[in-house]
Amino acid sequence: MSNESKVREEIVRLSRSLFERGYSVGTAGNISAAVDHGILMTPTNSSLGFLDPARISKVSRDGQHLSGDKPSKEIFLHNAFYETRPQTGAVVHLHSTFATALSCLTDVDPDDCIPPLTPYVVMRVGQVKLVPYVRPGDEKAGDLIRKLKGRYAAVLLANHGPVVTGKDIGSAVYAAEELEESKASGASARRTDADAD
Ligand SMILES: O=C(CO)COP(=O)(O)O
Ligand SMILES: [Zn+2]
Repeated sequence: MSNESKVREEIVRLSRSLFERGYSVGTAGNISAAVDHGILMTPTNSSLGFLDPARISKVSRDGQHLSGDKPSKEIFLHNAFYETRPQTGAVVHLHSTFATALSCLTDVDPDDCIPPLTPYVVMRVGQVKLVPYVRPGDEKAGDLIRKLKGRYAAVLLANHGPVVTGKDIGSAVYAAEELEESKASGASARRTDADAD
């Protein structure tokens, strides 16, 4: 099996796993991974639970559609990470519940919007920047990521959801899970404090 075929299978397997555990619902979210001569990307309007490896989109680093179904409308967002962080091998965008709820709050520190509640969120995700709202699929999302000059491996899109990168698809997916779970721990910790009052 070629490396590209393996990465296609890996995208399908990990996307289905995220979907089955509720990290993604409906057709929300998208995933990409770098391969030789391009980037594999989940097709637009596809459910992460039911991807077909043969129909995954392939795009060039400058955003040309090379093969497969039409790529995610968040191609500008994904490609801006590959452009500004050469170490990026994969990008995961979700509308996962807790991180998305956090992205809707107005009282978070925009330069460091995920509190370091658990060691793994610090080790696997790092500091997370809040990126101002643009419509899903807006080309301006790419400009906003380029402005960060590669300083952040993960961002929260305001009123939308998390985007997490990694050196490969596994690392990016696992980091996205850590980010979501740290928010879940934070919510229950706060509930406990309130109960004690
Ligand atoms: O999450 C999404 C938009 O932000 C889903 O869009 P796509 O279906 O085009 O990937
Ligand atoms: Zn989205």
